[in-house]
Amino acid sequence: MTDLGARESHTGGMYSLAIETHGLVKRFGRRPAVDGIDLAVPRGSVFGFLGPNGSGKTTTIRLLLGLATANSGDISVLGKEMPRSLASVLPDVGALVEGPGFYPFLTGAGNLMRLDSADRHAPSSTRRQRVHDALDRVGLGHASGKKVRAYSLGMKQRLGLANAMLRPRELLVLDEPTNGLDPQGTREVRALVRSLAAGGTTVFVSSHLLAEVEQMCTHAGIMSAGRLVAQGPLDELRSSGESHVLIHTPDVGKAAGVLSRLGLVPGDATGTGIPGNEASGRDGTLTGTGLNGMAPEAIVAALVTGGVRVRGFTVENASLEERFVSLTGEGFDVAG
Ligand SMILES: Nc1ncnc2c1ncn2[C@@H]1O[C@H](COP(=O)(O)OP(=O)(O)OP(=O)(O)O)[C@@H](O)[C@H]1O
Repeated sequence: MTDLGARESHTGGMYSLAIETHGLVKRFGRRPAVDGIDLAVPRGSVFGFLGPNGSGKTTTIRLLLGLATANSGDISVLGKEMPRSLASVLPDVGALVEGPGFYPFLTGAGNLMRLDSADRHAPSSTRRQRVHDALDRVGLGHASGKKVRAYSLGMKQRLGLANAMLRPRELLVLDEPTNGLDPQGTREVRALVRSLAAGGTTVFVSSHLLAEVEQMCTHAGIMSAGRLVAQGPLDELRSSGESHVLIHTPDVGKAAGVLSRLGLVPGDATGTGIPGNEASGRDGTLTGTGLNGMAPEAIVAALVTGGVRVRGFTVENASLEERFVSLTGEGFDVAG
């Protein structure tokens, strides 16, 4: 886990993790929706909380924000114990959870003015300007005077984001912020998240979309059936997956034999250089898995010594998708 450095929080005290949990459990009836998770979200990261539907993401977020009570475990947000320090921590946390309730008969700006005035930490003198700026940042400037009942789902989602950003925050917690947005809106929200992070805000964002997490996030945590099955910087998560080699050669049959002798597992050959047809001289492609730390140059040397005409050789790390599927046992929706 990358330590992005401790610093003094607005609320006092030093911390390097914006969110930390130990053994967090939430049960509904007998069934645990969150089953003993140890989250570590570095300050300054964009942390993608990734998992299939029903894996416990929303429940965890509700626990972090004090919207639900844990059966057991500890939570610390911005260096302070939760929910004991809720009142002092929440002013530094912007949240978008399950679409906030807006008054349909008020305008977008009217709703935000109202929500801001209910926040006793928000200065009233700058309210109008802050509302205006937040609406602009989420691309709703043109619709600020429209009644919310005329807003599309995507516009309501953006209004929820604008609400979370009415004041500078140390931490933003966003539950599926691109839900209901069209492709353009989705791109804008992703860019917005990145720009917030560039300004120093830690962003904890849930998603069931792998591609989204890959585009937006520096770190990820992977949920599966209430458990956090992996977490860390994206690069580390990728590199902990299994690598494989790709060999381009007209001698795929010979190459498969060499890989087997080295203890690798040859995959299916593709292309025209299939075994038995090697006289064609045309390239085929062969994959090999089960490297077990073997150096690529040792594999190339063995291939050449074994008489294989190596015309191309690549080591490929497992994609995040392969890694996540192997951890969760489920296919991921990689669209988006
Ligand atoms: N209030 C509740 N009462 C009973 N069961 C619940 C409640 N809230 C959530 N659950 C159950 O807990 C499990 C985790 O749900 P949760 O909403 O946290 O998952 P999720 O990963 O956020 O999925 P989604 O993206 O579909 O919201 C699910 O099986 C869900 O049915």
